[in-house]
Amino acid sequence: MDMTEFNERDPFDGRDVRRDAFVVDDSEVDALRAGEDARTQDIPDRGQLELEDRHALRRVAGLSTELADVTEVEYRSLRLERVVLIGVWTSGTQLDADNSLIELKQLAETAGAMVLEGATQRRSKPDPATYVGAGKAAELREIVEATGADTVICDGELTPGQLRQLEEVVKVKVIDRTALILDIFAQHARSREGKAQVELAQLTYLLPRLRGWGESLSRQAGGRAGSNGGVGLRGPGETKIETDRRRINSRMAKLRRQLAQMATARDVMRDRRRTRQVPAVAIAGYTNAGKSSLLNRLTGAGVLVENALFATLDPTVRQARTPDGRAFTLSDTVGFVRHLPHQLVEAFRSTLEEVADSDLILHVVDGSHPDPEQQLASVREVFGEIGARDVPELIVINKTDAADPVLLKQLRTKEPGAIEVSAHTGAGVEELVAAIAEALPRLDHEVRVVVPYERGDLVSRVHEEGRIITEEHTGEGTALRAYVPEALAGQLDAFTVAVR
Ligand SMILES: Nc1nc2c(ncn2[C@@H]2O[C@H](COP(=O)(O)OP(=O)(O)OP(=O)(O)O)[C@@H](O)[C@H]2O)c(=O)[nH]1
Ligand SMILES: [Mg+2]
Repeated sequence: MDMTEFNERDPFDGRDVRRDAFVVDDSEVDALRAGEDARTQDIPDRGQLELEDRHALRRVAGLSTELADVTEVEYRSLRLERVVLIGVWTSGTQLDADNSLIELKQLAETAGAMVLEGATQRRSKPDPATYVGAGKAAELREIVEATGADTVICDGELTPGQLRQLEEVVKVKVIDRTALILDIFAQHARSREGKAQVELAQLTYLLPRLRGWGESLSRQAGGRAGSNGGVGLRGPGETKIETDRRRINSRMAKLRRQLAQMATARDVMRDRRRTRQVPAVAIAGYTNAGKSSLLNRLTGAGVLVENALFATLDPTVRQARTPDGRAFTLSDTVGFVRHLPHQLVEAFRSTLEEVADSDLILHVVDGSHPDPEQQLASVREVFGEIGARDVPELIVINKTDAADPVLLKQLRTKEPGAIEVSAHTGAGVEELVAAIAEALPRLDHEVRVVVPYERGDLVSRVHEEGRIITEEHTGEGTALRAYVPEALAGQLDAFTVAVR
């Protein structure tokens, strides 16, 4: 089908929710209503804006835009409304299975869906044909009918065949956890690079599924608009699939080229930071662990912060200082999730490599979560995939204000080096700052030098990386007494003056 069919629907139908490229955030909507450009309004703090964005993204009803390119395919297939969740529980305890489905519910809600019902089935492995067993699939059909759901979300990654066959039984759209996560990322991507990365991941996921979706859906819905449940169920015809596939392939090639260019720019930036030798600290961890809250808490902590943004870097990289004045960068990163779709890990590789490239990882974990150990393990698995396993890791147990003391104690035993904080109350933040300072390169070299004026670069580096005790401008150059890291001390060696 093409988009003209799509647009036959009343674009202001309240149930019509469009996302990502088509989503207009609240401030823009207001501005449009007021007939003015949002950019001319007072722009609040960037973090605040993004937060508002995120809330605004939950559901934006009644906004519809002409679709321009191939991404229409997966947006159409992922427009979730009323969903039923289904999980196959192969190992672990009932509690693990429940936690997993609770997480799936949170993911679905983040994507903007309303969760009507959830069920798990205990099996040694997912059914190769329909994911859940045949009997359960029929039961699922009944649940779908009883609740009036329009989508089933499976807690795993399904093969194209499983998706198709389960769809045939339940008679509504079936998507898997991977597609759901991709959808959330698509909603949240803000930067040009982020958007390109997500789109590439979505297309990678979509390509092998294109045929399956098309066949099953066009058979079900007769390829006709309006029949059997509307938008999500109208599949492209065979010829359209061929065209789509070609367009998707060329779109992917283009995205890869663009991303490669952006990665080069990023490398240059990173090199610049490297040569300045400002250590980089990356805040990483499971999604919703409180990474951004912690960044705000840390960079709002007076002495630690020089609330300066690197305008040319990713906006979430901030410059900070330890209590004894050493500069470092602190960056917020994309959250991880259990079984992070490998398409996303691939697409976000260059972003994730920032983590691998850092001097220290603050691995934030939600201490109030029922199973923080599982989250730690999932995140470490991704660290392994992106080559970040050798970076020193400081475990930060967050949300101690809301945590169960018994679980907390258990976690403490498993992670004896961990620092416990609450980004909300500020408890433990001082200890965390001290631990960061401890882990960063030390200023244990005292130098007394006179640096000739033509070596202003060295003086700048002492300012940047060291702690200055005295500075005087003399006839021969800048006389400095300072504490600096070892590498810089080596370079200053030639300018050492005798202490009188
Ligand atoms: N009780 C409590 N809640 C917290 C604390 N820190 C963060 N939160 C809450 O946890 C939720 C997630 O916080 P974020 O800072 O957005 O978490 P994040 O790790 O950046 O999440 P993503 O960017 O989505 O991966 C928010 O609702 C916060 O208000 C804390 O110390 N205590
Ligand atoms: Mg965050």
